[in-house]
Amino acid sequence: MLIISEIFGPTIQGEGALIGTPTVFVRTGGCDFRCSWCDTLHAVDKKYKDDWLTMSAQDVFEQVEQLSGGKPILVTLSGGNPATQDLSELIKIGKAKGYRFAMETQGSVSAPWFAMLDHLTLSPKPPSSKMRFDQVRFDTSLHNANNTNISLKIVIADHTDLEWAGELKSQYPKLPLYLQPCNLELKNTPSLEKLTTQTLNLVDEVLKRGWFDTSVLPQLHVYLWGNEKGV
Ligand SMILES: C[S@@+](CC[C@H](N)C(=O)[O-])C[C@H]1O[C@@H](n2cnc3c(N)ncnc32)[C@H](O)[C@@H]1O
Ligand SMILES: Nc1nc2[nH]cc(C(=O)O)c2c(=O)[nH]1
Ligand code: SF4
Ligand SMILES: [Mg+2]
Repeated sequence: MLIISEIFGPTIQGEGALIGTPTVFVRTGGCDFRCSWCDTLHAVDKKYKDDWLTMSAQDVFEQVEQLSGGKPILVTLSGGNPATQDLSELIKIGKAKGYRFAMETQGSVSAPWFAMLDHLTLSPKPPSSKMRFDQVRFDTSLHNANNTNISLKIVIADHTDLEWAGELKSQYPKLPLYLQPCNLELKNTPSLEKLTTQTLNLVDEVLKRGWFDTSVLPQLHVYLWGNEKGV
C-alpha cells in the first residue's frame, strides 16, 4: 500500500526540465528530510499525517486516469520523498496504458525501479536547506536510474548555495543543470516583484560565471498560482 498526500491535475509542471508540460501529480506522504525552506510541509511534517491516505497502486492509478479523462498524460511523482515508497507497481500499471512517469527526489534514497521512469529530476539540497548532502547515496540514485533521462535541479537561496551548485556542476558535467530561486515567502502570497528580482540576480550570476550550459528557471506555478496547494 502507498501513503499518499494528494493527487491533483491536470496542471503544468512548473519547474525544471519539463516546465510547461501538462501533467498529473501524485504526491506521496513522508520525507526523510526537513529542508529549512520546504514549500510542501503538508506532505512532510507528520502532524499532517491524518490527511494522508493509504491507497493501493491500482487505486492511485484509477484516480490519475479519472483526472486525465482516461487520456495518457505525464504523471509526476513527488512528495515528500517518493523514493521512500515502492512505486514500481503504479508505474507498471500506468505504462501499460501509455502513461509516462517523471519523478522528483533529493537523491537520499534510491531503488532499482528508478530505471522504469521516463524522467528523473534529482534535486540535491544546498547548504541553506540545513540538510547534509550524501554523495554516495546520490551516486547510487544515478546508478539506479540507469538510462533514464536525468536532470539536476538545485534551489538557490544565497551565494553559498551558488558556490555549492558550482562544485556539483563540475563533478557532474554531463547532467543538465537547472537552477531555481528559493521561494522564502511561504506563509503569505509571494511577491512577484521579489521573485523576478531573485530570478534576474540568478541569471546575472550564471552568465557572469560563464555557465552557458546551465538553465535558470523560476517556479512557474508560483507565478501563476502563488503558494496554492494542488496546482
Ligand atoms: C517539494 S520537493 C518534493 C520532492 C523531493 N523531496 C525533493 O526535494 O526533490 C520538489 C521540489 O521543490 C523544491 N522546493 C522545495 N521548497 C522550495 C522553495 N521554498 N523554493 C523553491 N523550490 C523549492 C525542492 O528543492 C524540489 O526540487
Ligand atoms: N505545477 C507544479 N509544478 C511542480 N513542480 C514540482 C512540484 C513539486 O511540488 O514537486 C510542483 C507542484 O507542486 N506544482
Ligand atoms: S526533501 Fe523535498 S519534500 Fe523533503 S523537506 Fe526537502 S524540499 Fe521538502
Ligand atoms: Mg512544490
